[in-house]
Amino acid sequence: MTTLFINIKELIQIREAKTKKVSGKEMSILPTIKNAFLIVKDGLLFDYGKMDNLLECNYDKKINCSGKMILPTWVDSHTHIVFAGNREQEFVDRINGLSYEEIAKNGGGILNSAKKLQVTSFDDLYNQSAKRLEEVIALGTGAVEIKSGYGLTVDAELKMLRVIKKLKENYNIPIKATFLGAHAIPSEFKNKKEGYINLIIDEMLPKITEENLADFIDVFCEKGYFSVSDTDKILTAAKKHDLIPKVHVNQFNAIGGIEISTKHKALSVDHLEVLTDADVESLKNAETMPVALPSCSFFLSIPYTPARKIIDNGLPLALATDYNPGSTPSGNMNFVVATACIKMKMTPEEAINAATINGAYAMNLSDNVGSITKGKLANFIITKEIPSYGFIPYNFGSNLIDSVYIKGNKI
Ligand SMILES: N=CN[C@@H](CCC(=O)O)C(=O)O
Ligand SMILES: [Zn+2]
Repeated sequence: MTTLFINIKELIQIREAKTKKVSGKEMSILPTIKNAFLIVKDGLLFDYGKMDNLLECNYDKKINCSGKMILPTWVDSHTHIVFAGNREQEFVDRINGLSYEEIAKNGGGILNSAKKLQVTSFDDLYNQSAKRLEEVIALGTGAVEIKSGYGLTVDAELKMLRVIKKLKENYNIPIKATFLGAHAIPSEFKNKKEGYINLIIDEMLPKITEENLADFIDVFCEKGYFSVSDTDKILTAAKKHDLIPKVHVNQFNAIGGIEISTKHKALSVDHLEVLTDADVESLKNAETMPVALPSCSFFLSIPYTPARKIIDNGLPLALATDYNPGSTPSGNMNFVVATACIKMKMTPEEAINAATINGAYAMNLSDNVGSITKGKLANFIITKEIPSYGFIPYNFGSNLIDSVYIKGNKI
């Protein structure tokens, strides 16, 4: 099956296969072709170029994109979309003056979600999660990472990871699973954190490996959750199971999470709302992708990740949603891109690079998604008629998506 897209006002994010990520000043360059064509063959990007250079070719379908732009689908490298119910009450509690940390200390927060998830059936959890996945695909997301971490018992963590596995089987977009057993210390292990860490290492990890349920390992490395030495211990154990680290660090406090993560060759370090000069130095000596989650900062009214400090130091940066019931009940990457420009002073070029090619790197999917590159998946967004790609963040809150294509098929 071959589809020819013609008269594309601008074809955005065109890259050679060798470009796996963009860093520093490179992030301000977004390669495009104006008045372009694109050929999709058997679900993959087959060819593209200027309309003037379009040769006669056989195709099954032709789509006219006059006035519209095409860009690769968003790559959301950090989500928790498998969760049960919601935490709307905590949202109201915060409006009334409680902080996120205070709510967590009173047994709310992650433990509240875990309580709900533990009593939710596999089918119910799957259905709730599938609905969220369908919602974000319609919003232009064409690859997604999903974490466990609202189970916090052997059975409930396995239930979450099996739900992710079923989502992988039933949906056409690349999905990666991350084991985040070390998301919070369950109440049963209050003052017995070591016991819970041993449960993660001795029982959860072997079972997860046996069923091949995870691609990555994550730890919430933060005061009141897991320390740097806990993180070291868990990442060391996970290495024996071939799980690559993607770590929650520096959300509220800089306690050394970045240094330990880079030491373990983490694929990404995520959050970074607080970032020291020493953290920046650690990142300069690593291949680890820093990931910012601006919707979380927006929703919790906490500082935004200092994108300028990161990019101006020559580092790469990816953007993701963090979709979860507590700190970010939104999986809208369009909002993430707009907020990164408005609040983090990223240019539209930097934000689009961060939400596509650098997101793909942060999921180990550089060969499959994140750019318009021959041989990559034909996962792309056709915009409505817009004057320029800068309109995507500028006209925030408006739906500028005409259609989303996954493996060459309109969804
Ligand atoms: N900070 C850790 N985990 C999630 C939020 C968890 C929750 O509040 O449910 C995050 O990335 O923001
Ligand atoms: Zn998160």
